Amino acid sequence: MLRHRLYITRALCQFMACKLSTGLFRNILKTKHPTGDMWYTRSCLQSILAVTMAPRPFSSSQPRDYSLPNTSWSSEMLRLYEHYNIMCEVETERGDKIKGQWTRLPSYNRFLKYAPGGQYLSKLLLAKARLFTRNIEEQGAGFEYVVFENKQEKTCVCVFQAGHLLEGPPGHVHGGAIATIIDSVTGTHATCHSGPAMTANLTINYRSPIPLGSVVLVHSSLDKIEGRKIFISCQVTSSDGSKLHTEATALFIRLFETTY
Ligand SMILES: CCCCCCCCCCCCCCCC(=O)SCCNC(=O)CCNC(=O)[C@H](O)C(C)(C)COP(=O)(O)OP(=O)(O)OC[C@H]1O[C@@H](n2cnc3c(N)ncnc32)[C@H](O)[C@@H]1OP(=O)(O)O
Repeated sequence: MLRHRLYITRALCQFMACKLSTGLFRNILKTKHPTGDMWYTRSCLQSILAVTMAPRPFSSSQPRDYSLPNTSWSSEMLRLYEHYNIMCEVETERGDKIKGQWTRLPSYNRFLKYAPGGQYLSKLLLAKARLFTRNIEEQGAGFEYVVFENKQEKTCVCVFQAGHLLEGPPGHVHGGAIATIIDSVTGTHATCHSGPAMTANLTINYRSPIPLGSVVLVHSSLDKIEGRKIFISCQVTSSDGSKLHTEATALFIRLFETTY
């Protein structure tokens, strides 16, 4: 209840701040900017507000992190998790622990719904909504995955174990489930890099079927950014990298003007 009140207060603050940016501060800003260009000063302020007040997609204050190992994870899943997790922290010569090149991303915390146009979802929807990939209660039955990001290399890697509810062709993963994990990983990558973004285009080539229950790697690479457009390519391979299962390209459109 208190949490909901906080969300509403935050939304009201955001609304008031936007109003202030276009009203109360109008004259001050106009005189301060050398060109006196009202549109410019207004969009600057709105960009600052977007960065400071837009919902942060990842938060440590969430109730449960679905990206941590659970009893359904196979030994291969745990091995790959450890492989990347160990690179999230490195030891210096003096024995201090410092942040490594990789970061484990906790599962997405939808603490505030934000849709293009600034419309918040109703309370009813807010209470019931769950991220599609995290909506199966039984551990191991659906999408078990963890995403690691390497900011320097502009890549993400997802370790994905496909559960029995994702069956398509007998004994293999459904193409829609593969598309879902690709969209989720590339979408997470785009969001981490540039802030909230939505999929505009997703093109997939299925090269070889993924056995149900197996563990695969989903590699996401940020190819280029043009304005609000974020181009990402993706490959799904076997856990040892020897077999290519799926290839994809994705286009995401950033919802806000500025980057994080
Ligand atoms: C909601 C936030 C959550 C944040 C927290 C995230 C947490 C992280 C974990 C979640 C991970 C899951 C990730 C799932 C991600 C989805 O599944 S999103 C759901 C599926 N996608 C949709 O429903 C999107 C529907 N489409 C739309 O809403 C709008 O078309 C869009 C994509 C927002 C773009 O609309 P717009 O902002 O009006 O942009 P517009 O001016 O039309 O186009 C901008 C540029 O993009 C180009 N463009 C637009 N569409 C296309 C296209 N299809 N093909 C080629 N070019 C295009 C335009 O030509 C234009 O190019 P330039 O002229 O600038 O060169």
